[in-house]
Amino acid sequence: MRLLPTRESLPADRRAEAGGMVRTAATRRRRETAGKRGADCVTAQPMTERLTIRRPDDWHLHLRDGAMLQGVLPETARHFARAIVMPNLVPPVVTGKDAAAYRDRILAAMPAGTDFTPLMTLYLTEKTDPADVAAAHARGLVTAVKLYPAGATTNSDSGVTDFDKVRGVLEKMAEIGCPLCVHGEVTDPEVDIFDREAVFIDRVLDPIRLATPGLKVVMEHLTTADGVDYVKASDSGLGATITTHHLIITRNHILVGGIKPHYYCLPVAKRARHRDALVAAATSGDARFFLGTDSAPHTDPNKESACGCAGVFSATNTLSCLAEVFERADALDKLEAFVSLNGPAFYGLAPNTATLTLAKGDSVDYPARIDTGDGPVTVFDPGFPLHWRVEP
Ligand SMILES: NC(=O)N[C@@H](CC(=O)O)C(=O)O
Ligand SMILES: [Zn+2]
Ligand SMILES: [Zn+2]
Repeated sequence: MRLLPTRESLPADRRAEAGGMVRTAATRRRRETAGKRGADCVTAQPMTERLTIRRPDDWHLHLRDGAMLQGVLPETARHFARAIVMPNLVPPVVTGKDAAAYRDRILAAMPAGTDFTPLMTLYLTEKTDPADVAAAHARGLVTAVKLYPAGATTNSDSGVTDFDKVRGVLEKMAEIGCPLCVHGEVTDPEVDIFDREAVFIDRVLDPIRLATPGLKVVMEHLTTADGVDYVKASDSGLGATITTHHLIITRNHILVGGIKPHYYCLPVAKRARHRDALVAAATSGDARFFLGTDSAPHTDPNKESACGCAGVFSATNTLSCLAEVFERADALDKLEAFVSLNGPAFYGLAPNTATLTLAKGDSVDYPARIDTGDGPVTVFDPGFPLHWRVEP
């Protein structure tokens, strides 16, 4: 792990630039003394490790609408500066006009005093008008367009079945530099649910990219080693978001010891070797991988049901979870790249100038669920204690 100058030793304007791992001089002294005296002394001393990074962004987020929006928006806006807001409302956000109205509803639901910018997306349908996409993108209203194969996931009934019908839109997007965000799973009932991402790469994604040179594509919520390999083998026009929960859970979390509906999401979590490939990619610093939490709230009755909805709600404790994952991988110095730098670089936006500090201490308390006007929503349980707290 890199040891950087202490935060206190830097002028205020350099603190943001330094980023990365910052320990106070007092902590360092304690560690040095502890090293001389033996390991017992380390636990006897409270740690004051701090990590200051640029304020992060979430490149894949579900905010929903109405009472649910009101309930979940503060959880993201508390820590994140910007988020790519998914368009899978009912009915979906398909036109520039829909996106403008949805953005207004999000801004109206913003808690007072928060500084958060929603980055809007359009839901690609077989009827999407290339000119409408171009106009919405040109005026900065829409940042990306989202492709859902019809029926692949929550609220995706209006998604694409015949990819030839969206060729014109994709060509227009390549021309104007508007990225395509992809839910990368085939819906063929013959294909096993655990293989749907890998098959999508071969059957759909690779052909689309070959047919549309210059199209920027984000593989959303990557869940497999196959996906990691595909991104790594591609040129700079392909990036991928990775969720917090896919860096932590495997399919065992969902199925062992009884069905755990709050771990069920799409794409479904895979074997440990896939989770480990995602951790390796996220913690490598490779600029093609960045955070998209896919925090996707559903009320507890809708999750804890004979046919439960797919989606994990992690906005509340995502940064504490990620710091733990990166620390375990001995890669805390790469956390800033993953949550704050790689995403804006891919989207051609400047990173945030404000900073956020995580401090390590006793285990972090977070609510098991949050209350929304629609009902309770369970917060992601990583299954291990968290120690990194976002400083207020
Ligand atoms: N990820 C999920 O399991 N669910 C998302 C949809 C999605 O991102 O595919 C949702 O909207 O609930
Ligand atoms: Zn999805
Ligand atoms: Zn999603």
